[in-house]
Amino acid sequence: MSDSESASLPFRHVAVIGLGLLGSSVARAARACLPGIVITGYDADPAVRDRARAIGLADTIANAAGEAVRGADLVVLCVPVGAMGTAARELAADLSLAAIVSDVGSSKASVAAALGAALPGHRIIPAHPVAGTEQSGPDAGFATLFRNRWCIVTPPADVDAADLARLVAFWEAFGARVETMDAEHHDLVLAVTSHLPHLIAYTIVGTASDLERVTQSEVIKYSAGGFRDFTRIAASDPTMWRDVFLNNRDAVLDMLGRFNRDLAELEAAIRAGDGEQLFDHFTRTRAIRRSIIEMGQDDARPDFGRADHSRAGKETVSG
Ligand SMILES: NC(=O)c1ccc[n+]([C@@H]2O[C@H](COP(=O)([O-])OP(=O)(O)OC[C@H]3O[C@@H](n4cnc5c(N)ncnc54)[C@H](O)[C@@H]3O)[C@@H](O)[C@H]2O)c1
Ligand SMILES: O=C(O)C(=O)C[C@]1(C(=O)O)C=C[C@@H](O)C=C1
Repeated sequence: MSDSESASLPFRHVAVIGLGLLGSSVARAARACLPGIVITGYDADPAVRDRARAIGLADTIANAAGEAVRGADLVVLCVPVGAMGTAARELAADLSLAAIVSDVGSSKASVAAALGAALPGHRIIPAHPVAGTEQSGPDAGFATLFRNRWCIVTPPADVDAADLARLVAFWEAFGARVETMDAEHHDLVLAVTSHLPHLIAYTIVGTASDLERVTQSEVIKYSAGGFRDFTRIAASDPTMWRDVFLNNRDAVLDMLGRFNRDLAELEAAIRAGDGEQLFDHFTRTRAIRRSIIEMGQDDARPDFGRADHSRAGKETVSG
């Protein structure tokens, strides 16, 4: 690494803890977009560590969390939100006070509390890249996952401005657009944009497969269009989503209450034959979909940008 290359890196050594979909994507993006950065990794599952070594995910895959974070100036926890506290406690003794500790968890208030309790006195800046797929594990990640996606950073009120700028630069190097907000607001917004949709998908796919008058083979055979989209979401990792619902309980219950009221209104409109109400509602939701597309928030899919993985982020770095 030349002196000028290393001077432009926001961090010199990133330790990735948890090497599933998100952790392996962070490691791959760091390699593609921040050439010269040292990448170490650790996963609690020995089979994942073996696989990470086999596919060369990082410069070193350690056998203990402490070993992975020694010398790191950025630690990114990529474990399920319910495991953040345990993962942080495991590495606490080996973590430099100068290192920034961040994460990618899908909920933020409980993660901030867990990390704060496990790592008192450390520089903790939670974050959430709003990018993913229904896949999990080290083979599922890809370097372009974060490109053109939002990364929401939820810094504590007393965050050091230079620390925050370095973390923002890290995510921007991957092609992400970064927004900051407080953790509680993040949790409310994501409850409606991500957590509730997953709950609905888990419900509808379960309901369809439980129907007594429709056989399992009919559900599979005729799963066209809408239902097929729900099955993709409902295939998401059970551990991850159990933890999201337990850790963002209040915001999810708030949004679920509103959803149930809106669903009851649509049910009443169908019962009453009120076509005008149904038409107006569907016209409004169609406009929302169109504005999402116009904002460039296209679907994240495993094959999204896959064709040019090797170039991932290089355009971003220079552009
Ligand atoms: N999957 C998505 O679409 C998505 C998107 C954005 C954020 N997230 C968040 O990213 C995090 C990781 O999700 P994922 O999809 O990569 O899950 P994943 O199941 O693919 O990977 C999680 C990994 O964490 C490891 N792990 C669990 N406890 C650990 C511990 N104490 N120490 C070290 N490793 C441990 C597991 O062995 C597993 O390999 C979660 O917090 C999730 O909420 C997920
Ligand atoms: O596209 C998908 O499969 C996702 O569910 C990704 C998704 C989302 O809801 O948008 C899931 C959880 C996250 O924390 C961030 C992204």
